[in-house]
Amino acid sequence: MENHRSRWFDVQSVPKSHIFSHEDRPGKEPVPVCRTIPIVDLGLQRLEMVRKIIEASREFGLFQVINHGMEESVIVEAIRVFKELFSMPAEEILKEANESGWVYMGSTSHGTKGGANLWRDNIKHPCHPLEECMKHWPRNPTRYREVIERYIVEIRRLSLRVLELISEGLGLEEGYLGGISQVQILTASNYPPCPDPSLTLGVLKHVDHSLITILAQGNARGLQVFKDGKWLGVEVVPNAFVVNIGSQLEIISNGKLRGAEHRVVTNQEVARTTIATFINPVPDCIIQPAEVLLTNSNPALYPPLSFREFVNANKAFGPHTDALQNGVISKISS
Ligand SMILES: O=C(O)CCC(=O)C(=O)O
Ligand SMILES: [Fe+2]
Repeated sequence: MENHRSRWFDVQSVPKSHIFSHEDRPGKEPVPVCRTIPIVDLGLQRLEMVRKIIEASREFGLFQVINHGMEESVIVEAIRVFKELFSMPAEEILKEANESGWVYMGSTSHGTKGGANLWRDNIKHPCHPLEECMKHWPRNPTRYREVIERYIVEIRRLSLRVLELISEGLGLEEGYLGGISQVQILTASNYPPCPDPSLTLGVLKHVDHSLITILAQGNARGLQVFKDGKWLGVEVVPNAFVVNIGSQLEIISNGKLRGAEHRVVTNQEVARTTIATFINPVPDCIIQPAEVLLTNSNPALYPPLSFREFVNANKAFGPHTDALQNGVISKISS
């Protein structure tokens, strides 16, 4: 039987709880789509790819990859499964989440800076090592584990490949970045249509606390990156992945690469469903500028800090930081 119960986003106007302050909200000024954010063809010659990736990571902290070898159906199916999951009644998702140790952040459950709630539903769970993590994944929709396993295996492969190209471009030894990317956290979001996108946000301005993040942004716009004091819209490229440089890679590169400051805005027309995978170090890993990059004239700009300390200091996952960092993740990765 179809579920006709109304949802938090079935409203004619934006409730007060979801209205951001003037300084955070997008407002009515249109943000143009930026056509110069590089789109890197992973079929190019290696040196050419490395050059493009490093350039993009310095300039925008973000680029897109195409011709990455992942079949379109794997991405489409994964997004479809999340659309199904988010259409389940919130209490049902929450009950499963509580029982299995992953995190569900419904739109009303994540108080954020400024007190307003984000215009999204979101779930997060770890994915690596896969066998161990899968036992804690959602059991509904029933094909969730099968579909997301296929997706995440490919994402791991892709992320190692991108990290290898970045290692090479920075002049780090082979495997340097791949070796510390032991944790994968999947975070999927559903941003429903919103009656007034000028007042709301899908995600506030932030830098991911990852090495890199690999994002499938579906087929709707919403992601924006902050550069030189301005917001730029990230184009939707069919079948592409957006790669964000996270704060941990900014530190390792001693600031040569920049963590992308980004946010998500909403739209009036369509629900936008995305899957971001954070590629992270294990909690005890000490993150610091790579020694080979340091010289007398280029001293370390960041102090060494374990990933755990960094995340805790920044409350990276809001009220769920401890659960994600010290509960599920450390149990699985130890
Ligand atoms: O959904 C998106 O487009 C991006 C989400 C994001 O930035 C995040 O979850 O950190
Ligand atoms: Fe992000």
